[in-house]
Amino acid sequence: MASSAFHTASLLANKTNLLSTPIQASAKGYTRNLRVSHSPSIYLRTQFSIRLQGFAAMQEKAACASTLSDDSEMKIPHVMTVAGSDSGAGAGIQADLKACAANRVYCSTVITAVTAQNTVGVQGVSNVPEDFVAAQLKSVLSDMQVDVVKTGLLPSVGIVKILCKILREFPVQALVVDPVMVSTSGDVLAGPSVLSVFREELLPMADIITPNLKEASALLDGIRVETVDDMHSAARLLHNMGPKNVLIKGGDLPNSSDAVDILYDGHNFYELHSPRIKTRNTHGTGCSLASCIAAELAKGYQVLSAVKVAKRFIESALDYSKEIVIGNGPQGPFDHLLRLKSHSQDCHRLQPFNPSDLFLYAVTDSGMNKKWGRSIADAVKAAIEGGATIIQLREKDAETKDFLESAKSCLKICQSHGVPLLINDRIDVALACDADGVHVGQSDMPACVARALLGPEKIIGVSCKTPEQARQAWADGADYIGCGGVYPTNTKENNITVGLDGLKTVCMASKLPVVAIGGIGVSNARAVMEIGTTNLKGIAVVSALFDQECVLTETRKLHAMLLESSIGGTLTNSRPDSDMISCPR
Ligand SMILES: Nc1ncnc2c1ncn2[C@@H]1O[C@H](COP(=O)(O)OP(=O)(O)OP(=O)(O)O)[C@@H](O)[C@H]1O
Ligand SMILES: Cc1ncc(CO)c(N)n1
Ligand SMILES: [Mg+2]
Repeated sequence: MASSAFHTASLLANKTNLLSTPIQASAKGYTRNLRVSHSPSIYLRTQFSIRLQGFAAMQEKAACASTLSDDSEMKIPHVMTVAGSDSGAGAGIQADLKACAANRVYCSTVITAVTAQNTVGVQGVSNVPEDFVAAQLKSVLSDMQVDVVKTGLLPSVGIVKILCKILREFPVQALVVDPVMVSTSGDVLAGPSVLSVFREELLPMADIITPNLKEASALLDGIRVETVDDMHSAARLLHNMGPKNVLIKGGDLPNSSDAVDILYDGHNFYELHSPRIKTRNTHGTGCSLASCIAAELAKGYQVLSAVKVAKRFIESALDYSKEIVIGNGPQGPFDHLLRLKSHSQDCHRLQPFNPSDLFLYAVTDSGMNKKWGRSIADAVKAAIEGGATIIQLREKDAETKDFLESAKSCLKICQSHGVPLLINDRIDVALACDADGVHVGQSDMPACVARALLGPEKIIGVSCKTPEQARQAWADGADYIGCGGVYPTNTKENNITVGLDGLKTVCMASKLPVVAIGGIGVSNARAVMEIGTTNLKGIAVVSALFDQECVLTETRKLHAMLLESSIGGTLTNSRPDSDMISCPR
C-alpha cells in the first residue's frame, strides 16, 4: 500500500534518532551510512541493508510529518483503525484509541464488530453489517486526511473484501494489518473462513503484518510456530504472501524470559528482545503494538524504527501497570496513558476545583511566622485546624530548596485534611512537590503558560485588579481570580488599593469565582462579603492569621465571622467548626 517513497521519507525524518551502530544502507542510486538506535532493552542481532527509493517524494513526506504546513494550519498525523470494539476496553478499538493518544496521533475508528468481552474472555461477537462498515470507511476517508490504516478484527470475508476495495479507491501511505483471529484467552474472534481472503487480498497490500504465534500458524495452514527458530521460518513464509514486512509477536512464547518478536523485511531478520514483564495485565498488547507502529509510521518514521518504539511503549506501559487490578479474570488491561497508578495519590482531590474552597483562604508569610517563632508547616496546620479552606504558600524570601521542603511538609498536612495547597508564583516548586496548583500575579508567569506547564487538572489562580485582567485570566485557563487589595495592606509593597467598588467591578466582569484579598480581617470581612455578587466566594488573608500570636484562635474567629455573614448570603462552606480549641503554642 505505501509507496516505498514513504519509507525513504521516514528514514530521513528519523535521522535525529540515529545513533550507535553504523550500518551500510544501499539504495537504488543511493548508498548511505546509517546508524541504528539501540534502546537499552531492545537489541538487534542482524546487520541489515535498507533500500531507499524515491528520495524526492520521501522528502516531501518528511516535510508533511512536521506539524505546520505552509499556510500555518496544523497537520496532525492520523491513523484510522478498522477493528472491533472490546467492551472491557483493554483491546480492539479502545486499545487503538488509547495507544494513538498516548503517542500523540489522531485516531479515527471504523468499527467492524462489537464484542462482549471482559478479563475472563469473550462472551459474544456481533458483526456490524458490511454496508455499514463501508459507510464508515467512506465517511472517514472521503473527508479526513488519513495517513495510515491499521486493521484489527475483520470478522467476515465480506468486510475484508469491502475494506480492500475501498482502500484501493482511497489509497493511504501505509497499511498495518494485525490479523486478529484468536484472543489471548483462546476465544475465536474471526473464523478460518477469512484466511483465504487475508492471504489473497489483504496481506499483499500491507506494509507490515503483525500476527501472534497462533495467528502466524493459522495463516500457514497450522504449521508449528512455537520457538524463535519457528518464528524465523514462519516470517519468511508469510513474507512470500506479499506484505512488505512481517512482525511475528512472541508474547505467547513458552519458556522465554524475554518477550521476543521477529521482524523480517524480505532481506533481513531483526530479533527484537525486551524483558518479559511479570504481570497479568497483557490483554490488548497486540492491538496496542500495531496501533503504536501505525502511529509512528503516520509521523513519518520508517518501519524498523516504528516497531522498536512500539515495542518499547508496550514494555514501559506493562511495567508501569503490572500491579493494577481491573476485573477478576486471568488477563487484565494495562494503562496506556500511565495515569491510573497515581489515582490513589490523587484521592484527596475529590473534584478538580471546588470554588467554595476559596471561603477562607490562608496565605503564608515566612517573615511573620519567623517573627512569631513557628515553622511554616506549624502555621499551616494551625490555620487548617482553625477552619482555613485553602492554603497558599507565599515565601518570597525562601531559598528554593527550603521552599520545596516546606511545600512538601505542608502538602502532607493539607492532604490529610482534604485542603488544597497552592504555591505562589513558583510553578517549578508546585510541579516538584505535586501541589494542587499555583497562584500567579500579573508580573509572574502568564497563566496560559502556567496552564500549559501544569496540565488541565491543577488549580490556577490569578491576581486581577481590572475587568480586562479578569477576562484575560479566564481566557488563559485560570480557575479563580484573587482581587485586591481591597483595603490598604502592609504585606505587599506599592500595592494599589481597588476598594470595595473595584472588587465589585472585577466580580461583575467575570464568571470565574473570586476571592477578595488585601487588608481583610475580622473587622471588615463582613463588609467585603456584603458586596452582593454571587461569584465572590471568600476572603484571602495573610496578617490577620499569621501576624498573630495564635494562628488557630485567629483563624477560628475569622471562620466563625465568615459563617455568620454568609447565612442567607452568597458564601457557603461546610468545614466543621469545632468548639473551644486551645492554642498549641
Ligand atoms: N509480559 C510481557 N512483557 C513484555 N512484553 C510483552 C509481554 N507480553 C507481550 N509482550 C509484547 O507485546 C506485544 C504483543 O504480543 P502478543 O504476542 O501478546 O500479541 P497478541 O497475542 O496479539 O496480544 P493480545 O491478543 O493480547 O492483544 C509483543 O511485542 C510482545 O513481545
Ligand atoms: C475486539 C478485539 N480485537 C482484538 C482482540 C485481540 O486482543 C480482542 N481481544 N478483541
Ligand atoms: Mg497474546
